[in-house]
Amino acid sequence: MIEVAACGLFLLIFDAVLGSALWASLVLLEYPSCGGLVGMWAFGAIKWVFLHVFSMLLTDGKPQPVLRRLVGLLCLLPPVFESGCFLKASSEPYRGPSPNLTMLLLGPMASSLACLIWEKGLCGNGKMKKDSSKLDTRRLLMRTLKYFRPDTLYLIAAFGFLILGVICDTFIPLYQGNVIDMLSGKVLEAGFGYAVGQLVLVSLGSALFSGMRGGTFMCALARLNNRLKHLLFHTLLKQEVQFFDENNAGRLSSRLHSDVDRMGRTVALNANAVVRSTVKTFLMLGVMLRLSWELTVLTCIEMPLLAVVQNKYSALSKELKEQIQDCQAQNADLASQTISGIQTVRSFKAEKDELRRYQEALEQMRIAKRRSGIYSSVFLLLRRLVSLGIKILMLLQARTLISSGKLSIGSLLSFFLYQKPMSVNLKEILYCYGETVSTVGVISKVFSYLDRTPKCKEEGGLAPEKLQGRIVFKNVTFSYPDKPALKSVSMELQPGKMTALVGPSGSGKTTCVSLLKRLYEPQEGQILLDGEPLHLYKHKYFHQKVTLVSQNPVLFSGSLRYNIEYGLQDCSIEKVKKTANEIKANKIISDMENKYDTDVGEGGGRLSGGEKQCIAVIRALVRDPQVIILDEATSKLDAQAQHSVLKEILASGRTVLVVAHQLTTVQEADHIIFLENGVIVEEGTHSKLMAKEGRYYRLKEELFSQDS
Ligand SMILES: Nc1ncnc2c1ncn2[C@@H]1O[C@H](COP(=O)(O)OP(=O)(O)OP(=O)(O)O)[C@@H](O)[C@H]1O
Repeated sequence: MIEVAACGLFLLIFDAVLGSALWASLVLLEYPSCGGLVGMWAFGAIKWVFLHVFSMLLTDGKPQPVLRRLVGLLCLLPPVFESGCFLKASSEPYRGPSPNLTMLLLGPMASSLACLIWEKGLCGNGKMKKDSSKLDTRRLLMRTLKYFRPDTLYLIAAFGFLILGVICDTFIPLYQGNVIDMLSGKVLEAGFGYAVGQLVLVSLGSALFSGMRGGTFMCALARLNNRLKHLLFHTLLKQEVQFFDENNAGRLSSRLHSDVDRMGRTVALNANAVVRSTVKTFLMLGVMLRLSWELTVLTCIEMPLLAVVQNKYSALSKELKEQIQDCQAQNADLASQTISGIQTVRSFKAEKDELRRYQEALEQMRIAKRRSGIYSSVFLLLRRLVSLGIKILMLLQARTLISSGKLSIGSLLSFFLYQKPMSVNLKEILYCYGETVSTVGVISKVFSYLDRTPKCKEEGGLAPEKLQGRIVFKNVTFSYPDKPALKSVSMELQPGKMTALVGPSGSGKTTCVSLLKRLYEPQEGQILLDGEPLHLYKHKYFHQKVTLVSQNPVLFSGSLRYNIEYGLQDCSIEKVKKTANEIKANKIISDMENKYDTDVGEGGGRLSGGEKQCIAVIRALVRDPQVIILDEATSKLDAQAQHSVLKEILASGRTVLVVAHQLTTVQEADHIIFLENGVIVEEGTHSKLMAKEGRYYRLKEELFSQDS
């Protein structure tokens, strides 16, 4: 920063030297002028070459953009100023620039001021610039626009209507001025009816095309939102389970709904508004310049002033908007967690605590919104003050023009009719710019999810007709992001045998099951199914052949049948009934009011724990699995039902893995593996384990039963 300032200072000094040299030579050679306007522009061009080379020397060939801008302004401002003087002095002969100290200082001062406003006002502060470059705003916006490709026809139609509407809009004030001028003259002038007809025609055109533009844009936007949400949801569904551990459901749902909506809305509506306002601005500027260039210049002065104010506001509001968005996601998450866990909340009488937590989250959002409200009102005040100041100057200038006969009342009225929408257009462009910049954060977050490559291995192609179901864990080591869970675990699950994984809470049993179901990938070691690594099997085939029934199975709201057939395309009701018969669950289902069409409620809330477990076992068995994992899956069934389930499961030579806390609950198991702190500490048959160090295990079991 200091280096840039120093280089800028040297450039200003060099510019002053060049300017002084020019004036000194003119004085010495007794020339009254430097060759008029042409001379000024030529001197500007020569000065640019010198200053540019000088700036290259100062910065080792890489002058910063701000220095380039300064050089440009130093060379451009004096000839532009002289050109303005030439145009203004059209009635008197133009004498050309004359040497004086004011002129020598004015150029460098105005250039430095313009650079300063540009750097501090229009480009925002250093932090914002850094952010913007990091997020690469333009790249993100262009990428968002690319998603509109399938809606090209809609967009062409929308922009077509937009331009037609804008053209009609632009001519309304002009025709209004014409009509008023005619009214103030001869009322029954022959062209009066024609002028009124023109006014009516452009007004109708404006209304019709604006309506069609809005409708077509909304259609394109709805289609984009649909596509983006579908794509994002698809990408999210492909992510590994660890991703969902790290990103809570509330935040993901907020990205999927509000962020995608906001992203499409901002880009589409802002593109619409910017194009509309830009075309309108240029058309209006042309008409306004024709009416009065003095008043037009005053109108244009408002723009950079408003830009500076708007820019500061955008930088501040961007930060706040992100904060409010995070608060919203957090609030939604908190409320949905409390509502879905209302039974737990009630049983612990934690309503007050939950209310307090929610109140605290709401309070955070209120503070952020209050700050946003204060910024917005200060911004509005400044904007109004700037507009008011300019308006007063314009009225003074208009009085002079009318009294000198350069402007008619009708033209002044037309001008004012243009001036208001003109500044609205400029404000709209600035607002869209600010809004787009503040949405860049949201867009980049959505894209970061869209671009995320799941950390899962690619799907294999194995789907053998015959599967034995032999599972081998080979030195498997696994850690969660913040915690090691399994250390070099090796075990074998035999087909037709029931293996039990026993151990205290947190010993790593569920982790083994999750790895076997490929919800996570081991960091070291391998898990083999019939000698092949799990990831080599086809995804769908693998999950049909290796099924899991957990202690608290997840059911979706819908009928029993829907839950049992979940994810299967060709499952007949006969097969479902047969499976239910085999595990003796037909009585449970036939007792229900609508049998297989009974609605289980949200999360299976209308069923008892045992009923849910029964449905989950049927759901697993209709898939004809070869490996079945029961993670305390029958803990809520009565002894007889448990026996029927185990008998059926073992009958067809399947590999069965049972997870339990206590040795006493896995007496039927052929092989027991005892896990502790993620390490296998003992294995063998039930009787062997009970006999071996019996006292040790009995003591442990007493401890576990107290835990559970
Ligand atoms: N998603 C997770 N993120 C981080 N750590 C986890 C996660 N799931 C489990 N852990 C940790 O990993 C270790 C093993 O957990 P695991 O659920 O496998 O134990 P477990 O034997 O099944 O316990 P329980 O019998 O209580 O179900 C524990 O210390 C647990 O805190």
